[in-house]
Order: sequence, then structure tokens, then C-alpha cells
Amino acid sequence: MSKNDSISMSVIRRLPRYYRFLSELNDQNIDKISSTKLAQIMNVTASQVRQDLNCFGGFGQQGYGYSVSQLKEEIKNILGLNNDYKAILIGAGNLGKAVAMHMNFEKLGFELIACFDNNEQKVGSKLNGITVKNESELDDFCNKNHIDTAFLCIPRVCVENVLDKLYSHGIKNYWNFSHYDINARYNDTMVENVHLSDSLMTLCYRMNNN
Ligand SMILES: NC(=O)c1ccc[n+]([C@@H]2O[C@H](COP(=O)([O-])OP(=O)(O)OC[C@H]3O[C@@H](n4cnc5c(N)ncnc54)[C@H](O)[C@@H]3O)[C@@H](O)[C@H]2O)c1
Repeated sequence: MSKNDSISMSVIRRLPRYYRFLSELNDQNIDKISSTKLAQIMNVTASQVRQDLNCFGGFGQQGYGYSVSQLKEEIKNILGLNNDYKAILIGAGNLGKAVAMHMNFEKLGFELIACFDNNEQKVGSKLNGITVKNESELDDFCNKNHIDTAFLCIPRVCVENVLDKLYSHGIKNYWNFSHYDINARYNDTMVENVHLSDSLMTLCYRMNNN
């Protein structure tokens, strides 16, 4: 087991927020920050901040706090945002369009190299400079290109066919918007499911229990 295997997912899920807030502080030319102040921004305790960052080596200095730019770079490296992972997007509908048009993939270590749809009316249109290909070209494209991950923005009922194809080409990392349980079909895949409704339900709970 590597050191990183013992780090809990809740710590890992806080890292993007650390990175986002530190980037904002860095943009405001703020050089240093105490764990207390960082905790306030993160809405966690100072001891939680220290515990989180100690999982990766600490980075703070007694009596100084954290260097904003250094900590931002450390977290960037931990998250692996310096990579150039090749991604494809399946489903150029409302959601696929929003994902392709509004995400700054390069800043996040990804390059969106192709988009696919099976609707003739969408094929040939452009999303963020990328021409939407026919889904029938997927196999050929996967044969000719190295692909690290697929972003799935298709209806749940369409996923199985597409997933089987992608998996057969060795694609095992999925950013999944499709409400389909990928891990239940292929348990050696790395999946991040995105459910906007979960976030709204969490808000609902908090409003209900205020
Ligand atoms: N995760 C979330 O939070 C969230 C939010 C909204 C919608 N969704 C889900 O995401 C899916 C997409 O939503 P949308 O609003 O973009 O729908 P949409 O109908 O606008 O787009 C779906 C697109 O997928 C394409 N498609 C269907 N089968 C395909 C296939 N086999 N290969 C390639 N393309 C194919 C369609 O032609 C269409 O362009 C829906 O099923 C919806 O349930 C998830």
C-alpha cells in the first residue's frame, strides 16, 4: 500500500477547495496565510487544515503559517494538475455542450481531444473549436489515439453500449454525468459520478434542519 492509499477520500475531496481558495489568494497577491485564516475560508477548523496538509508532508512553518504560492503549487502537484490527460466527451447535448464550453480543461491537466454524438444534427457542429464526430467513428478514433478518460453526457439507457466499446479500448477512467452505475459493470474502473441533484438535496436537508 502506498502512502497515498491511506489518505481518506474526504481529505482528497477537500484538496480542490484548498487549491481554488489558494489560487484566489495568490491572484490577490497575498503571500502568506495562517492555518486559522485558511480554516475560516474553508469553513473547517484550524486543526483540520493542519491534519489535512500533514497527510502530504505539512508545508507550514511554525509562527509563519503557509506560503500561499508554495502551498498552491504543492496542492497542484498532489492533485496532478500538471498532467496532459487526453479526454473525449460522449454526448453533445445540453450538458455535454456546457461541459465542453465552460471548463478550462488545460488548467486542470486535461485536453479534450474529441466529442462524439449519434444525432446527425449534432455531428459536424463545433464545441469549443472541436468538431463533433459521429459516434460510429468512436472505435476507429480509439484505435488511432491514446485516450486517458471519457466524459459521459449521454442518457443512462445509452451508456452500456458506449461503455462496453470504450472499455474494450482500455479506457478505465470516467467522469460520469449519466446516472449509470459504471462500477457495477466494470469494477476496475475509476469513476467520478456527478449528480447536480445530490448537491441540491444536500441544500434541501440543510434548509430543513436549520
Ligand atoms: N449528472 C447530472 O447532474 C445531470 C444533470 C442533468 C442531466 N443529466 C443526465 O445527463 C444526460 C444528458 O443530459 P442532456 O440534458 O445533455 O440531454 P440531451 O438530450 O440534451 O443530450 C444527450 C445527447 O446524447 C446524445 N446521445 C445519445 N446516445 C448517444 C450515443 N450512444 N452516443 C453518442 N451520443 C449519444 C444525444 O444525441 C444527445 O445529443 C441525461 O440523460 C440526463 O439524465 C445529468
